[in-house]
Amino acid sequence: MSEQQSARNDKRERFIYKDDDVIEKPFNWAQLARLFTYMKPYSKQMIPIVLVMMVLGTATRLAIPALIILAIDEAIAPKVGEPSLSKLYMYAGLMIALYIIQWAANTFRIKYTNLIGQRVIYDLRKDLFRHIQKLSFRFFDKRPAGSVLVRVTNDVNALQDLFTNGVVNLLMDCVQLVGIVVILLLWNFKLGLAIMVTVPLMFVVSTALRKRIRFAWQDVRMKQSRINAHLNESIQGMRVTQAYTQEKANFKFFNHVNNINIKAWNRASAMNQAFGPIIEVTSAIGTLILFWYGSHLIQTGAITVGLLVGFANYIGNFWDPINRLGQMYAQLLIAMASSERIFEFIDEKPTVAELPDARPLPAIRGDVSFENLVFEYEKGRPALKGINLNVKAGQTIALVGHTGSGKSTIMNLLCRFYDPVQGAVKIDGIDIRSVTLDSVRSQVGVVLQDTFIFSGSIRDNIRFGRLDATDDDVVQAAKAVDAHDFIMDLPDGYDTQVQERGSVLSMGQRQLLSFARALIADPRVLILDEATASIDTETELKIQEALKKLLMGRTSFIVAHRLSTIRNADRIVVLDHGSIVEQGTHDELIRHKGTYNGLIEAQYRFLTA
Ligand SMILES: Nc1ncnc2c1ncn2[C@@H]1O[C@H](COP(=O)(O)OP(=O)(O)OP(=O)(O)O)[C@@H](O)[C@H]1O
Repeated sequence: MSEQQSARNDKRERFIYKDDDVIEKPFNWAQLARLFTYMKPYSKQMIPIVLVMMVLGTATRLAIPALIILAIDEAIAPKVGEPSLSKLYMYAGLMIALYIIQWAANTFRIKYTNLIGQRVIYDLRKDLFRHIQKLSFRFFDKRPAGSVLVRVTNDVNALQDLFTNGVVNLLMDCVQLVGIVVILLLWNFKLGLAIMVTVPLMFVVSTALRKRIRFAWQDVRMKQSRINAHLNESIQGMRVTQAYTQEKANFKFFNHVNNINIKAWNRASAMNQAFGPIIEVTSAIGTLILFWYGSHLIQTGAITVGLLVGFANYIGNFWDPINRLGQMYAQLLIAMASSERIFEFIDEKPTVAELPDARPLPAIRGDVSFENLVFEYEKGRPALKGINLNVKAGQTIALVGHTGSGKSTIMNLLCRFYDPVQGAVKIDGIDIRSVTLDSVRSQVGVVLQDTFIFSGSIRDNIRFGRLDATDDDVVQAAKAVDAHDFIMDLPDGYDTQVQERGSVLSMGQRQLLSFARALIADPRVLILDEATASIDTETELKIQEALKKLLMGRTSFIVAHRLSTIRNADRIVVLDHGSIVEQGTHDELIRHKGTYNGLIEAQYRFLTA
């Protein structure tokens, strides 16, 4: 590859997830209100405490400069009479008391806001996860796992700051600002007004800045989302990356996404920082006006020295919250972008939904019929074009056909992972759309080609088929599919911990485990997507034997790849481009010399080549 080409490839935009793009919208108040409904459960117990602490903290902060004014004007330099040490001690004592109250109020407030914040985040994450589990396959078809992950982790975390301290700080800052304005204007209207003349100017400048800051932070979130998606995909595909020695290329791409992210972050953060100098300049102008106009007012006797010092104190407390509000605005924007993405998921309706009057499917015999079944994943591209098939309870059906012919799609519809566009799937004559999802799926077992092993013990992985199965049931199921021996050879037997996706187990072992899992669930109807990977003859024989036991007495549909499985089936159904083109036994179909014969000949040629 030329260097130019390689550089182009590094910069190529991968992981562009449309649904993750933050939609540019003005500040969404309704959404903020919805977010706050998560605080409702705590409104009775904790929020009143926080509010009281907040009022105490702000009130004491506002009272301290007033005491300074009084201390100077009445104790240190009174207009009439002598300075009074006892009065000074009294004001100093009062100030110390106020500082102690302020410290206690803040400590309690922080403690309770943290508690509320953590619980809100916990509830939100719980809701989100519960909802994601309900969503249909169509939802996951459209989204890479990484982008779903980001919403449950990063986006929820982004709200953490807002709920722990953000909201309360925001409220306190607002109350403090209003309090100071009122105090200044009431105490000396003219001087108060003069100091605040710079405020409108600051608002004009900062409003212009705010819009740019909003875009900048949204950009940061998009870039972060891309890093996460890439990371997730890279880790999942690590074996392929290493096998093709693509680590360098992959790293270059990661670095590229990482760089873009840090640049976006720097840009947003620099804009955020721009608030600081604006505030400082305005604050300096305000102080200048205070001392210039204030000393003029002292000379004319309109105000006292104490008032000037007190005002200077208030002014110090005035710009701090404004500065924080600027920072807070950015935080609020991040939180809004995140909550938008979270609610987008929470509002997503499962495409496969239960009817309001859905009842549980009674215990089934296992007759299955597909009636004129039409289905498409994407509009205008039919994956099934009118499937008609009647299967009696206990029969084994092998589904064969070229890749993409629709075998897995039929199985997806039988599990009701999708609903058909036309026609119906019936079990014991009952349309599966009219009954509850759980009652269908608990009676229809699935063994997928890519056997998913969860992190946990071998025992837990088998028990996944039926959570109330006893340890003895687990061992019996493992023995029945001939998995017991290899499990006992593992370091801790049934308690051996396997990692996510079962990387310590071989392909054959994973298949046997998945058979045991299906056996323990004991479904009347079983769907099996036979693994294509070739395994050694001994394991192959074990799997064949295990399969026989697994299929015994159940209605079974096997997306079959092994000739031995196909031969043992009661009926072979041949699919082509979403239609059934042939069906019958192996011998009948071979005699017919149609698609099936072609498939078998091709397989035979491949094996003997
Ligand atoms: N999630 C999906 N989204 C969009 N199209 C899909 C999806 N899954 C399958 N298809 C399309 O539907 C058609 C049927 O696919 P299906 O997976 O049922 O084939 P198959 O016979 O099981 O293939 P294979 O033997 O390779 O597993 C194919 O054209 C495929 O591209």
